[in-house]
Amino acid sequence: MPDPAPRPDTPALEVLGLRKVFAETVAADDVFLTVPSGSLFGLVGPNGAGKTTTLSMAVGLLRPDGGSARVFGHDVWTDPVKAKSLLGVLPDGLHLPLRLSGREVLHYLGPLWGLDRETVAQRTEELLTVLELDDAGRTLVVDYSTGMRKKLALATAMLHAPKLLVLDEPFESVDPVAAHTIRVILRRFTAGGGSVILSSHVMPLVESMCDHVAVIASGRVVASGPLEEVRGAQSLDEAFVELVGGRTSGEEGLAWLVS
Ligand SMILES: Nc1ncnc2c1ncn2[C@@H]1O[C@H](COP(=O)(O)OP(=O)(O)OP(=O)(O)O)[C@@H](O)[C@H]1O
Repeated sequence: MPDPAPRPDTPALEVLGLRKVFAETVAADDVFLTVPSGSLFGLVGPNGAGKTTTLSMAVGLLRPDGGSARVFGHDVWTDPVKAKSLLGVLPDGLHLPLRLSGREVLHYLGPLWGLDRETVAQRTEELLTVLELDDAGRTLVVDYSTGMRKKLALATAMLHAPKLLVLDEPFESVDPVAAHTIRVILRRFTAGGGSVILSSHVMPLVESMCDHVAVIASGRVVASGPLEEVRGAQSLDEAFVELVGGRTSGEEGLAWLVS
């Protein structure tokens, strides 16, 4: 019998006390996050805060030391087939087959998602066109720029029409036109009922497109909720600096550089 559709109030993603320790480093320290269904959720934090570690555990790419994650109520570790069928992932560090062309990558992955040939062909052409990779469809991935690889990886994440996109720094290395295209695609995706969680360092971008945001620092969530609640009366940038702070202002030291 097919699974019943998730209740509308079931969160797209629940991160329940995820924890990961690498040697001496606590990369994720009891992280809780709730991504409401239909939301565009931004995950921000300084370098090394634990964003990639948390997202990797949340999608079943990295085994946690503790805690769990559910995609529309399905545990990614005990019910991986169902959870992953609902998920599209843009991971950190792209692992694309370098000796295939962009088009071949999508044609190769489609059947692995159980898609028929016709559907794969049609979606491939649409994705390559929308992401302005159609001219590069025949170019081998090894000859792609970093931004082109990012766009192709995004296409692979969307090919099977997932309900939740988990995107680790989707705007890193992409040009402003491509960034605009990606923003439009993600807005259309959520307007159509999809849900997104993305990590980014670009505060104005997160502020302009996300309705929910979480700030993570040293492996801990220091603020999470609707954007307006997290930033209060200030900009997200100001709220971020206040929440996370910094060890230096950048004004001290380096006298040799400015003399
Ligand atoms: N495989 C690993 N082995 C050892 N330490 C790791 C590993 N992966 C991450 N770490 C450490 O865990 C901490 C969190 O790293 P993570 O990549 O999750 O941060 P991040 O918030 O994604 O950073 P950035 O914004 O710089 O990409 C860092 O201190 C990092 O050095």
